[in-house]
Amino acid sequence: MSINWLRFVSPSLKKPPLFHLCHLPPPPPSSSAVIVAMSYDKELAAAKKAASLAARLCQKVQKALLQSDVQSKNDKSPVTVADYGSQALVSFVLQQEFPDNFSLVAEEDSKDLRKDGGQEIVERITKLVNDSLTIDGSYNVTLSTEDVLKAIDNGRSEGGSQGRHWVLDPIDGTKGFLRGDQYAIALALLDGGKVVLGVLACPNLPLTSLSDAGQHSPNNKVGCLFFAVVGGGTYMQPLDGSSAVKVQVSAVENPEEASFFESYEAAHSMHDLSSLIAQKLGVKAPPVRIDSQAKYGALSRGDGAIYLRLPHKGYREKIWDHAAGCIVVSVLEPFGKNTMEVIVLGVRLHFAPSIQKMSKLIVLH
Ligand SMILES: Nc1ncnc2c1ncn2[C@@H]1O[C@H](COP(=O)(O)OS(=O)(=O)O)[C@@H](OP(=O)(O)O)[C@H]1O
Ligand SMILES: [Mg+2]
Ligand SMILES: [Mg+2]
Ligand SMILES: [Mg+2]
Repeated sequence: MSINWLRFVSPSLKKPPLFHLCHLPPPPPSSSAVIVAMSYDKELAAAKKAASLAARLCQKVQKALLQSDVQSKNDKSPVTVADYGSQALVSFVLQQEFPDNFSLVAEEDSKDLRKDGGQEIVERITKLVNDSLTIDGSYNVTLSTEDVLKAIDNGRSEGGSQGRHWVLDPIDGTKGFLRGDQYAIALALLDGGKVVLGVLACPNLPLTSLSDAGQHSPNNKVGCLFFAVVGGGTYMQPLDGSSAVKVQVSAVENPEEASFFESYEAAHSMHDLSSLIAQKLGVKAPPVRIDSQAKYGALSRGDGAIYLRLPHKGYREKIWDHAAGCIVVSVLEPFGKNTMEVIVLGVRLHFAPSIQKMSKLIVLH
């Protein structure tokens, strides 16, 4: 593996952060790559189906968002009927597909929904989920409100380094979702503590590069589904189901020509510090601020070359905020030394050993 180190010293920081600017790991031998990729075919098909269905549910809600659809969680962060509906739907689909081996670590739970006054919102979520299942037509069921609450709570697994565990963020970037901007349905599979598969549905991400002129024109279609399996490369297809293409990271080698992504929300990443880092690197372009793991998708297809994430002191990153995105940017092909890959993530991940292993991509403060 070829790793370039850059120690960036900011006079304003007591402890200088250490950054890895790294090239991607070398490819596994091609024979094992085929075997590994093939063994997750059923899981990949199920994950793509679940994430696409959830994306459709979210799009419907985003188009007609009611004030009553939005709640506030204990930590004051927002949650909507679409977050719950997406989680119930993905959980239901995965449980149907893998009844004997189902474990899900997901962001939401039904605690607030079960409180007094929650019934109406649960009914709205249940209708959204049933409508989505009816349109899909694969499962001949109508879920009750209790079934939906249980499906949401099936995401309470603790995960771990043994066996298989799905990891779900039903809407990553809920604040972006509420603004009408970017968000993602992020689903990954851990096997033996490693992320082996990831799917990112990004309903508002343009199909063509964010750097293309005129990307906001009404003719530019949106809705991308990124997916990656260990050893198999990363692909993107339109959410409407047309065929997939293999994606490649940016070929830019000179940081002066690179552009970088960061969180839209200043509360989620230190914009001042990333601006300083960009300056040190010589990056000329202004930051591209977009919500959610759509940043990883955009990075995987070369819309930009750097992702800077520098959480404020004390914030503990969650596995569902990175698992799917991480694999989407780490199994890209080709892995050749000319493939520019500069990822600077300001994250400390405390959850899964697999993610810790990805610390090749991680910045330590
Ligand atoms: N303080 C703080 N620091 C860092 N990260 C935080 C913080 N608070 C929240 N979050 C998590 O950020 C998730 C949203 O992802 P992004 O930061 O990439 O997007 S955004 O631009 O901020 O919308 C968001 O995910 P969702 O809750 O799924 O939307 C949060 O898990
Ligand atoms: Mg999230
Ligand atoms: Mg979320
Ligand atoms: Mg949230």
